[in-house]
Amino acid sequence: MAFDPAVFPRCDQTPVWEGLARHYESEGKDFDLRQAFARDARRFEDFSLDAPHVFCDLSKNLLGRDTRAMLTELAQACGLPAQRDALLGGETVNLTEQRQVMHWLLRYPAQQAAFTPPAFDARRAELAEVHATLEAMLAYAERIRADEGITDVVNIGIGGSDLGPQMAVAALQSFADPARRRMHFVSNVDGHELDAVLRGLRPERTLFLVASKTFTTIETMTNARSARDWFATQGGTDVARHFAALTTNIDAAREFGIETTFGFWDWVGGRYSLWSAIGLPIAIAVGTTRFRELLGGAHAMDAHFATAPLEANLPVQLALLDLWYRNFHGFGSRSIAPYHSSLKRLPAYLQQLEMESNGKRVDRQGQPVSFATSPVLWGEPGTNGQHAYFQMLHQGTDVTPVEFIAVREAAHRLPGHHEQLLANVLAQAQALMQGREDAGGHRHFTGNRPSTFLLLERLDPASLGALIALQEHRVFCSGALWGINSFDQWGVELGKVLARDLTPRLASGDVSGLDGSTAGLLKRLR
Ligand SMILES: O=P(O)(O)OC[C@H]1O[C@](O)(CO)[C@@H](O)[C@@H]1O
Repeated sequence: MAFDPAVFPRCDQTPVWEGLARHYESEGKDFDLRQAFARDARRFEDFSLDAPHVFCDLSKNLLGRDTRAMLTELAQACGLPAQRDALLGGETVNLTEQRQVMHWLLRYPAQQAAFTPPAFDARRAELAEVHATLEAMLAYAERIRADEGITDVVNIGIGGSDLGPQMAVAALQSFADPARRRMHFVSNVDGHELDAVLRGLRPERTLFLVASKTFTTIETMTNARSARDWFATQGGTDVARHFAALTTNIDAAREFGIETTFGFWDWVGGRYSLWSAIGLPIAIAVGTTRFRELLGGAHAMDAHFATAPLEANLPVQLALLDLWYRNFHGFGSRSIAPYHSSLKRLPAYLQQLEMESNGKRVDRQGQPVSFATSPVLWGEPGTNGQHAYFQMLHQGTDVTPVEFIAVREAAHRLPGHHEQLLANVLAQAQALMQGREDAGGHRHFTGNRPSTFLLLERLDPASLGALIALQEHRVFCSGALWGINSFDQWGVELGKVLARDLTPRLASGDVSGLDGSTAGLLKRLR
């Protein structure tokens, strides 16, 4: 169905936007967290939200009741509920590529769904295909899991065909059996990465998964060709058993010589694809039941997003807060601090999710926007980050909102560790807010530095699925408020074109027509 962006005012075209600007000048910019807690004994309760598998404490943010109400009004004024319904109704919301955006359908169960999206009868055929592909992929994952001859699985893919599965496999490592099977991820065209992995492998014990939505991405095709050559020169036989492709371009995979293929659809964006065949490494690592739990957790969050009122809708409220910080406070980045070492790849995953989705300077009609869009996302697991860059978070000149992610129950039994970890995450959020007076200067902490606290009961497939779906919907909401297309990525194209031109020049030395710097560097690099 046609999606008409002109129906939805951009945030800056609504009267609420002006009101928010005035409100920021009169109160917002001087908001003091310490005073807010002193004034309001119920602040924690009133600024916390419970969503499926995720509890969120928003109370340590620079946000009062008035601000929250005005922001929620902004969401209404931008038609956010109708934009969400367009997404879930299968409208062509990705206008520049003329595509629907339906990653949420990949986790929609065959039975007992928690919500019914708009115009859902039109989705039945696609849903049947989703489930047929899922069944085939999970059956294959179980065959690999049962095959004692396969000890190493190498996923070759980049961007969304790498970051999602890599992040999830690491996050769910306590549900996998590393003694039985090692999972490797090769993404970079830098041969050092593939070479280091290949050195530890034997062809007859290895399964290569070539993961690429388009099956044209230069890095992935270069790595896949090198892996295939290595397999042959090491005496590997039976490519059919040792290579599989995860792609929407089945013909290209066959032409490459891969018979075992698992498909998906153009309505799945790369950075939203871990729920599709791109999730095969996750299914191999943790098995069918766990993979279905991952989908189930995401579906529960989809239902929350689709049905919760705006004030209680966690993705919506996070996106509104993000907008408040980015467009009014002018904060340029958000630091992601997962206090769980298994979430070590989460910051990298979220970087692609948010920055590739919302790092845009024009709106859906191609008009430049006059406000800031995606913040920079960055981070490392706690407590490691505390001994690296938290100094800047506490005492630097920039204010950076921090998103803490903590997990109540540990998956190990080592005494004392988890209490220390939890004490540290609490202490960091507390220190950022409270600060400390010191006349001498060096030991002075200004405090009043905002943070959000996301809490999972335990890190399991369902909670991971919910956490990721939460972030996906939050990114969609920010994009919808800003009036941008969160689902294309034209910004990655120019570099690809230029690299194609420069590759043969590195061999030939031809620098004609190049700028002085590129020509000079190319000569030195030869
Ligand atoms: O899965 P593919 O088609 O190889 O693409 C990989 C990645 O490349 C991009 O197109 C751009 O870098 C990402 O959006 C995508 O996730």
